[in-house]
Amino acid sequence: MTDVIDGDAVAADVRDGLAGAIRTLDDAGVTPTLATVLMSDDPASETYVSMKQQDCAEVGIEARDVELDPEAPAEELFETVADLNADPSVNGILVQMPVPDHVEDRDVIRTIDPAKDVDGFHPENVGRLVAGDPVFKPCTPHGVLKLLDAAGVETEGADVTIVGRSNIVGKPLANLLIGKADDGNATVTVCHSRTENLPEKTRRADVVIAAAGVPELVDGSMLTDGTVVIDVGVNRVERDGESTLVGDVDFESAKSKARAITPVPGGVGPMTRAMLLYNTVKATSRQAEVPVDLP
Ligand SMILES: Nc1nc(=O)c2c([nH]1)NC[C@@H]1CN(c3ccc(C(=O)N[C@@H](CCC(=O)O)C(=O)O)cc3)C=[N+]21
Repeated sequence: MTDVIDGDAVAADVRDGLAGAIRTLDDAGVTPTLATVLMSDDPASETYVSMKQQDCAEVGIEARDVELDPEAPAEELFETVADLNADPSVNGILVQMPVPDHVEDRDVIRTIDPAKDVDGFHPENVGRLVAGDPVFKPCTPHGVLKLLDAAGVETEGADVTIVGRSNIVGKPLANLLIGKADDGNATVTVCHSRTENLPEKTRRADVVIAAAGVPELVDGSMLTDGTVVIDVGVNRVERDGESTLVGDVDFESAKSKARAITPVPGGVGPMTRAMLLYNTVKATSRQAEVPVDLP
């Protein structure tokens, strides 16, 4: 029987596991505070930001919601971030991506204080991750590692094929998986749009992680029996005149081969949000110099 990994349940466990740390901070007079910055009219971005705020409320993290006109000059966003950097009551800053075309992603990311960079996107945090000494593991890769652990998948010695080389998923995940920590020690193959003979790379893997942003790119014909499949994709597509969410994996055909598989929705997505709460609590603990136990 194929195990369908329940991301909502594992995310709930992470949130429960954060309760003790949040209580410890509370006892020290500190309320973890996350500022979300939204510079977009895109309904999906608005939905994600409001889900993050709900998650915060649920665990006792204060959410500060900043919204900017998508037409505003880039400087307005940089000044907003600078104000949040300087505000000692703000522990974490998340600028919802994508930002408008007239603002460079990399310029925004560099503006965020690395100590408050709960996405883990700042070059200082990227560098620390690559060097094997991460402070903030990026939320989606971290969530994937937690899901593998929850599914009882041992990464040490495993052949992992990652499909996708983005800065937010593929690259950091590859670095974490080849690291020497308990959730690493894997042998990693990173594939992308120019990879030749992709099915050969996915078929030889013990674990396939699909993070290419291509709907249903990975199907059962590309998998060997017993593979663990993690689907990072969140693609909104039109099906039969209706908008639905599909992953980068063709779920039904992949499930017929997989030992364990994550669904979309209800797989990696909720974990991304849970690990954002985790990083916010970690940032708060470091800034307040109040040690906490993290799950
Ligand atoms: N600075 C920044 N940090 C991010 O982490 C970030 C971002 N920008 N921009 C957009 C992407 C996307 N992302 C998701 C998070 C949760 C779900 C999620 O919870 N999805 C639900 C379903 C949600 C639905 O129904 O639409 C699920 O998969 O079960 C999806 C996508 C975070 N991102």
